[in-house]
Amino acid sequence: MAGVSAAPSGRGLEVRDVVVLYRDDDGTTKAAVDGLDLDVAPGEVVALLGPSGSGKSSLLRAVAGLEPVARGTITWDGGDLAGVPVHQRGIGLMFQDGQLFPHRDVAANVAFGLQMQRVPRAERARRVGELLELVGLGGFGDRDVASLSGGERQRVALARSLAPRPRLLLLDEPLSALDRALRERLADDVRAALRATGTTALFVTHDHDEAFAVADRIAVMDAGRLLQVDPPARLWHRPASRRVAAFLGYEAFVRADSPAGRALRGGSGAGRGAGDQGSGRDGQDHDGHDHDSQDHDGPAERLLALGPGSLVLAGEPGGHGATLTGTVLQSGFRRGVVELVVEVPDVGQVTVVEPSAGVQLDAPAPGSTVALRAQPDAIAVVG
Ligand SMILES: Nc1ncnc2c1ncn2[C@@H]1O[C@H](COP(=O)(O)OP(=O)(O)OP(=O)(O)O)[C@@H](O)[C@H]1O
Repeated sequence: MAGVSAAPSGRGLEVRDVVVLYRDDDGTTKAAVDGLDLDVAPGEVVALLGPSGSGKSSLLRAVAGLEPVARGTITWDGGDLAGVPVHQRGIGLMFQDGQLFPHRDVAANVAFGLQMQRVPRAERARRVGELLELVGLGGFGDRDVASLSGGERQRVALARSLAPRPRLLLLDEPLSALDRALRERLADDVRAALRATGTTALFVTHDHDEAFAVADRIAVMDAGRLLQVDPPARLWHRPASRRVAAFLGYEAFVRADSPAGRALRGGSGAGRGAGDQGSGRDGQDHDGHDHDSQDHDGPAERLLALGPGSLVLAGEPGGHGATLTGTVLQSGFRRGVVELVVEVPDVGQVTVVEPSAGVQLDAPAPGSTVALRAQPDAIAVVG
């Protein structure tokens, strides 16, 4: 979009060995961020994904200058940010609750940063108009912010944080106050807006779907450290450790060289490079750390990870294409699909997702035996 985009250049954000400490009530210190390295290239969107309490917000606040760094360095284009005050870092912030100015209309909210930068009125008005179009709120300029829905407020907050062309935008759970359907839609729109403006961004979320929808690369964080940093497809198909795979929602783990593992691989390609697609930007797909995976000699000694979609129903037990059988433990119906929790011997419990076959056909009942076929592309190789 002409006029909105800032051409990315330089080295971007470099976080090196950063530690953020908090002092507990009893006087002991605790590392919320524990020696963490992370790069965000100019124009790149990185999602920081991790469970509650893993240190995501603490890292974001340290980058913003809102939290002291006990050790390590944070640089932008090679320049150390230590000692640079928050408002001089050229960093934009967007939070869960938008924090709009209640007494200003939509346009005045979006214009705020531009006013601070003393951008002339006509140019300000033009940029506000462009940004409102960009976030899907063309014509909303005169609206009172109190009259907006939650999703609209977050769109305004996004436009406001993009307006001054921050060299880095930090988003802390910007969609988590919204309901799921809205969140999914807005995640796509946030990505489109960041792309269109060439904005470099670090996006904190605990929601996998959001991270996968928004990011060029996902940094998986746990207990103050990064477990893996990779583009979405690579992370999904090649989680670096069982811990990462379990966090992503994989349910069962099988050694690739076990009989069940061989049945799952079945000459189909799983365990032999599945997920090698999408290895991402030059030299940037392996800068994460992994604390609980081991070096493996080859794919055969690796673990296969199965989750919803890894196995599908295969007609009759022993029938054509069936590789495994299992016992149905639970059967449910969600959003047009049948979800079965199936106990598969030597594999474990796996969720089998099937499109509903129609009103007259019942899903397999708990207790029944089902034949299953592996979907190699939906089986991850760990490590
Ligand atoms: N001001 C503080 N004082 C003491 N401890 C804190 C403070 N802020 C955060 N912590 C602790 O540091 C750890 C990391 O917190 P942080 O908010 O960074 O995690 P998070 O991954 O962003 O979690 P959430 O998704 O719940 O926001 C947690 O154990 C938290 O209790």
